[in-house]
Amino acid sequence: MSSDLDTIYALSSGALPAGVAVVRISGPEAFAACQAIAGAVPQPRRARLMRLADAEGGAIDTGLVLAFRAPASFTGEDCVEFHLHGGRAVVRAMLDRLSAMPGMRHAEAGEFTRRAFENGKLDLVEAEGLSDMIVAETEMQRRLAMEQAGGALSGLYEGWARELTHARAMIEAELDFSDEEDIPGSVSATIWDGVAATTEAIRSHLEGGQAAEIIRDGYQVVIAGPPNAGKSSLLNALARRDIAIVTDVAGTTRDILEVQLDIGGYAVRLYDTAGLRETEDVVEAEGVRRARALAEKAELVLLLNDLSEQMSEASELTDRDCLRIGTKVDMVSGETGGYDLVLSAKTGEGLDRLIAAIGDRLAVRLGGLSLSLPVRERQRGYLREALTHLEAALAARTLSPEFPSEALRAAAQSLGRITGRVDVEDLLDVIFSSFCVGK
Ligand SMILES: Nc1nc2c(ncn2[C@@H]2O[C@H](COP(=O)(O)OP(=O)(O)OP(=O)(O)O)[C@@H](O)[C@H]2O)c(=O)[nH]1
Ligand SMILES: [K+]
Ligand SMILES: [Mg+2]
Repeated sequence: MSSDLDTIYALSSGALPAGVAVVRISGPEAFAACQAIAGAVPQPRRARLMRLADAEGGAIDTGLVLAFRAPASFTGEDCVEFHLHGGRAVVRAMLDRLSAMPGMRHAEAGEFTRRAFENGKLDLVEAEGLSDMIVAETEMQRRLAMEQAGGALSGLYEGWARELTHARAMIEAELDFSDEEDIPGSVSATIWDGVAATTEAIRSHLEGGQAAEIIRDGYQVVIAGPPNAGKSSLLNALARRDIAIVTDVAGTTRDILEVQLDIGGYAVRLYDTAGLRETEDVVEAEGVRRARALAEKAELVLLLNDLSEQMSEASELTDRDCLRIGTKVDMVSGETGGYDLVLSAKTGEGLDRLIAAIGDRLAVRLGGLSLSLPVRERQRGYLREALTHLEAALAARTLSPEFPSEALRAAAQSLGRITGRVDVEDLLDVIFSSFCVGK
């Protein structure tokens, strides 16, 4: 990143053209830029309609201007927002105007949020939550992001870190006074019970990590089955779009195709795969290999079978959670036993039941969970590290008093790295570069 003394600007709102486009400016020159462009700086936190001029004094646009004086802004620096008409040429003219001003440059990805972090406006977990909030597409993704962005998760980590620091202080006090008769040994026992409880809490919190990942990245559902079972037709019907090629030729699909669905507020990634069969065709064989590999790591496999054909064996495919589905029910009359459900991609019969069945699986797997979950591998890595230190501390508690105290310090430090309270300078470039520009 370039110097923090630069004043940065960027289009902070979405794709153009749009009704309104917000250009945000942050840094020491923000108010000077506002003065030059709008002729004045409006009273902080009050929207004011102003004429926005180019370098020659001609009008770029007329728009709302908002000023925030440091430190009472998102970044903690002086900030200005121009709410422009969201045309490409309007925004281009404003960005050109800003780039020509001394001390101003375009913001890098995540740079506004990075400045907010560096100025103590939010911690790392909150910053990561903001980034997730921007890309959240389903209700559960939004709620999960909100737990992080709103500080609930940070509060948990800081609470644990505080408990460990307190425990360490008590243990060290006991070491210092261990010669004196009147310090009861039971103090230490109580402290260690507390440490054990915190250790357990961290362990069970970590176990929620997989659920967090499923909510954030999507619950993976793989459509599998023999050629011509109607897999691609089902994908298209559920997506309500003509995504996959459907023909009556067995072996039509080779590549894996993916669509995102929203089922009960959860993101579901649905995959169409090549029909499973032995084949001499090298391209199709590669498709079959990929289909099997994907089914092995799916949360749920939909094993499709044409109702007029013999049922294929699920156990040969995967040991994952599986729904057996009989297809093309519009073509058959009579016996449809042995399936979890039957449907027709052609008429739409049974599709609601399938969506409900997937929703039930999701509810069993993810329902009723607190959404204070460790969403990112970065967070889980430090939690595992803290756990390792705590287990070492608990194991050594009766052996040497100095070692456990040091291990507790290390555990609290690992927790501090999650929120960025403890130095994580080396990580910042990685974390913030994954943000979008303008955030
Ligand atoms: N009548 C009827 N025909 C269907 C239905 N679903 C699929 N078909 C037909 O079955 C044939 C195969 O459908 P696909 O969706 O391509 O089957 P697939 O399982 O993706 O086939 P591969 O990609 O080759 O493995 C096509 O001719 C479809 O029109 C259905 O519900 N009813
Ligand atoms: K086909
Ligand atoms: Mg297909």
